[in-house]
Amino acid sequence: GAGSVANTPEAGDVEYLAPVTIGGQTVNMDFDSGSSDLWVFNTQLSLNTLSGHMAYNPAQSSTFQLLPGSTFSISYGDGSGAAGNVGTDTVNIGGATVTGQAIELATDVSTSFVTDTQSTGLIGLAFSKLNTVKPVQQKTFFDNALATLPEPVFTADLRHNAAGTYEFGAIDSTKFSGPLAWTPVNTTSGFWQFTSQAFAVGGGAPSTSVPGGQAIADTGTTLMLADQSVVDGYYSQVQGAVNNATVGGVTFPCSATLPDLQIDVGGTMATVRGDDINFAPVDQTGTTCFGGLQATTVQPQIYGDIFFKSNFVAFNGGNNSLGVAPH
Ligand SMILES: N[C@H]1[C@H](O)[C@@H](Sc2ccccc2)[C@@H]2OC[C@H]1O2
Repeated sequence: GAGSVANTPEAGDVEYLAPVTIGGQTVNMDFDSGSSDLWVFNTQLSLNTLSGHMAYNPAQSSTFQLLPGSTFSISYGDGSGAAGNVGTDTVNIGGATVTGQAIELATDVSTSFVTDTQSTGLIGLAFSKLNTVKPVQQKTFFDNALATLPEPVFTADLRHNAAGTYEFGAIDSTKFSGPLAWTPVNTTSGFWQFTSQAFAVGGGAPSTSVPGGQAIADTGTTLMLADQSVVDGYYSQVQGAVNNATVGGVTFPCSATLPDLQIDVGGTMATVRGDDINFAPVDQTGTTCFGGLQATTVQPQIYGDIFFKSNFVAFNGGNNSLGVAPH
């Protein structure tokens, strides 16, 4: 059946967590459409590492089974990572249930995960070809659920500083306005990748030559990382915007009025609200603010939570497509 859970932004919309029940134990996890491993903080970790975290205890689950000899090791785009061993258990997300889901039990996690005490781990929702379990690669929750979901979809409804929804198996049309614009996904990279080769600022004339012209939809990335041409084009319209090497990206006066960004998603222009591009102050006085739109020199571009806060996104695993509409 279908499943729906509320998601909650951590402070500053840095990441979005939602409850996942594993072997009867409910923990909050970071839903990540940019990776394909489901791994958890668990009772194998040291008490220091576990301090402040919820943890999954396989010994307390009557349905847990170890996968002898299986291991995982994952490194993320931001340099963080986790590694450990693997078992299976029943996973229930708001009613959508998978038995025999690979549960990756971290025995080693990087610092940024240890300090992020609200998160018990990640649930990867990209394509299973990116899963890191060896010797036998495992499937994502969504892949395992596909056959039993009423519709082969999951949706992301992420909000600024407010509860949103992750839903499996149904598209709730009360969550967005207008029709969903569908675009084919190129699954070769293992990401939810689509063509994005044009942008416009504040309703101005579109520029249609973004180098590479590809992007991925990544709920696990906080910001929106676009080609330099998009970033330069956008911030050229923001008074006082500077590239602030000390801070590590573009900043502008917090008092600036930010224009909306129109960005191509498979041939349809989606809007990212200017308000959502004002990400956070970098100083105590709230004078200088950090942009939610920043440059990436690698491809594809990465449309993270800044994009999702303005756009409801449906991920269709039946025909490998993305549906986007304003919300
Ligand atoms: N898909 C993303 C992933 O979810 C995060 S992993 C992560 C790290 C620390 C804190 C929370 C999450 C990392 O940043 C971008 C890319 O890799």
